[in-house]
Amino acid sequence: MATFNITPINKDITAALQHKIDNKTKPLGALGLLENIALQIGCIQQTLTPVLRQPNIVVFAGDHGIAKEGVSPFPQEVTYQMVFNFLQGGAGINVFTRQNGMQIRVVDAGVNFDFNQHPGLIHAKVGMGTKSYLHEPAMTQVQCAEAMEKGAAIVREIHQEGCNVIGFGEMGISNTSAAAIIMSLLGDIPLEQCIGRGTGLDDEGLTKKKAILAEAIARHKPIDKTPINVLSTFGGFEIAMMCGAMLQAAASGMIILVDGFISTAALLTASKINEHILDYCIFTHQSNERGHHLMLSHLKAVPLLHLGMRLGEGTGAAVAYPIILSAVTFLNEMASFESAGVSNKVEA
Ligand SMILES: Cc1cc2ncn([C@H]3O[C@H](COP(=O)(O)O)[C@@H](O)[C@H]3O)c2cc1C
Ligand SMILES: O=C(O)c1cccnc1
Repeated sequence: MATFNITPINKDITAALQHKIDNKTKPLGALGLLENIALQIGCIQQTLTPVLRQPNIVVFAGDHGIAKEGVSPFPQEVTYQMVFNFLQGGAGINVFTRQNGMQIRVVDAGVNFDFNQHPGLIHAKVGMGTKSYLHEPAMTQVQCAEAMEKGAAIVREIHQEGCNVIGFGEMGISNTSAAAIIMSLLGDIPLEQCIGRGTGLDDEGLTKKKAILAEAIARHKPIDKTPINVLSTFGGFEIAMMCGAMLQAAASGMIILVDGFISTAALLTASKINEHILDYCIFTHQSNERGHHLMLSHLKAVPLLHLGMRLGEGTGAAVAYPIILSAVTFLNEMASFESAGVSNKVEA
């Protein structure tokens, strides 16, 4: 497997950044989480004047063999149909990236459909969907490594074009199931607490999903809980590709915008491969999918937004982007007490 050389962030610049933030014309701490983000981005870029360049969202699409067991209310075909929707510019993620001046890339990581060449589609197919992990591993470890390497290569190219802030989204019917199992095994969290309604299962559907996923885990016992084994046994091509892409983004010193439940499961896997990736991550929102808040707590992550969203595709990351831009902009443009001639004396 490719190794990802991620430099832990040098925190020497923290004091100077904090001083700059504290000297802005505002009470101490009055910009709340925006201040934390400004500090983090300043540290990532090792500068008091950070810049966000060419923000990108990459949407990885892949199909899951487990879909035929009935763990999602939607059929597998929705994955490829949504890929066409992305390419036509009509999906949620298209709307928010357009609104916020972000570039979107769509990747066929392993959809069960043969796409023709399309200028908006990156062809990186590892297979026609994964196998059903109720019966056999979702993919081989060779396929898993291939998916991760392809994800890394896509990010290397985007980085070379000048992008330094990148969010990751996904599309894959039934992928909340893969994400739940990954969360349980790598986060050491009881499976029951990791499983949610996904695209909208009713009570009966949820009970069935829980039974199937418990059976799938039992089928593979004893489980070697190394990240690559968990990823290849239960993951999806889009999740593995996102994991490699995230590791490469950190290795390239980019800011990573983490989206919802599935995106966080990919990041959790990446963090078990190299924990330093967490220095580069901004957790853009807390999804309404059951378990996301627990996965975020496991990662000691503080999400920016709580909008009750549960869509995926990178939509949380795209919606949060203007807030991240606000953090960088106040750091660069807001007057200091000295420059504005405002008194910084707090009355006793
Ligand atoms: C029309 C439609 C658009 C979507 N966009 C993202 N997802 C989201 O829902 C899927 C996961 O939920 P589950 O595990 O329940 O299948 C993923 O494709 C995810 O990206 C969508 C789902 C649907 C139906
Ligand atoms: O939080 C997410 O990313 C999510 C939740 C439900 C369905 N699809 C995606």
